[in-house]
Amino acid sequence: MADSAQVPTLVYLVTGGCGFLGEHIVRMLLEREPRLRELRVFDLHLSSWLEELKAGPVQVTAIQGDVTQAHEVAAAMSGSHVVIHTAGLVDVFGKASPKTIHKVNVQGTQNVIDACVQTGTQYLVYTSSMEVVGPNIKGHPFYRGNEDTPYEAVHSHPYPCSKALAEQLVLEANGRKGLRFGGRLFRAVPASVEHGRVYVGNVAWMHILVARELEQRAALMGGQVYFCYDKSPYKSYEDFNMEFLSPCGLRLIGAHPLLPYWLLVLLATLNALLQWLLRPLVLYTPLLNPYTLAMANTTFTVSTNKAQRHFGYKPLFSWEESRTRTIQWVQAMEGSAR
Ligand SMILES: NC(=O)C1=CN([C@@H]2O[C@H](COP(=O)(O)OP(=O)(O)OC[C@H]3O[C@@H](n4cnc5c(N)ncnc54)[C@H](O)[C@@H]3O)[C@@H](O)[C@H]2O)C=CC1
Ligand SMILES: CC(C)CCC[C@@H](C)[C@H]1CC[C@H]2[C@@H]3[C@H](O)CC4=CC(=O)CC[C@]4(C)[C@H]3CC[C@]12C
Repeated sequence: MADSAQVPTLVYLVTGGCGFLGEHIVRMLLEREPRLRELRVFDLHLSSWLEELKAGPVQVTAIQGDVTQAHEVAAAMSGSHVVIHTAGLVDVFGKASPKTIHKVNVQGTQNVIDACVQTGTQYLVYTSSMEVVGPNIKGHPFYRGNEDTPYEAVHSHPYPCSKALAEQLVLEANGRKGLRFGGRLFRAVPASVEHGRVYVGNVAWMHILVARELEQRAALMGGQVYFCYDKSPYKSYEDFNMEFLSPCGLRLIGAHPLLPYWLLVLLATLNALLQWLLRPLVLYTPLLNPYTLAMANTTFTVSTNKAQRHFGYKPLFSWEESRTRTIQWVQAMEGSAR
């Protein structure tokens, strides 16, 4: 059995993947990264040689897109583990305006960073340039220097200025999390307790399909019960929540519940008693009560295709899309709560 380092599980995104450097990175990833499951090649101009790469064992996904368009970057990023950002305008000849160079190299990089934060992509590799350092406008030589060699980096040309700004954005984003929760949650439910969850967009889609098909298929569908389902993973209530909270900086502490179940029952019962006692004065509605505790601690998951068989339902949103959208929703909630 291959160890985890060899199991193809990772999704890489390479922006500018059809460029001079990008193509080399793409081909080398396919040759030398055994953990690669999917390789997404994002570029303004897709090359024909990409087609030949699709015959291999790794899924190669060509995505025509523009890094200056934040939504295109986020859509391409959704579900990826690593992004290598090479897309850029390499122009020291005045072909493009300073504004365009800035838009692609700086705003494009900001869009990549924002997409990482939104989608929970934790690893960003950015292709900067020696020109971020120099030669400076004073013509100072940099002789066999290293990353720590002092040098006065002073630029006026649009290209080095854009690369310096973009590099700074990337460095400042290091360690940034979607939400500044930075908090810890303590596990209360065993990880072995499976709890069924479905993305709200797929639940909505199933409703629309039922309403649309009911008239035509009344004999089959009338009076029927349909479970909502999609490709959301089977996990405990808390582990499933962490799919969206981890990218936002929260951590779930403990592989096992930190409090014994009897103590949780006691606390839940006390909460129910408190709610009853306080009701004449104030509405006390704690998360933990006998009902919520029982729900969270009882395995309840479905596996069915009745909706597909009866009215052709298929989830509208993949798990990756559902996860990305939910992370964005959590972040928007956090933003509005500030
Ligand atoms: N070629 C060189 O000597 C050096 C290049 N670099 C950096 O390496 C990176 C890649 O450079 P090269 O491969 O040489 O350039 P390249 O021009 O061959 O490749 C850049 C790729 O980015 C794509 N691209 C341009 N604008 C885009 C946009 N708005 N949205 C999506 N894709 C877009 C282009 O279509 C192209 O495929 C750049 O960030 C550059 O600043 C850094 C140091 C030296
Ligand atoms: C031990 C902790 C305090 C655990 C708290 C988790 C609870 C708040 C949630 C655990 C199970 C949830 C319910 C479950 O997902 C089924 C539901 C179906 C619905 O139709 C409405 C929501 C809910 C009741 C859901 C509510 C939160 C939980 C009880």
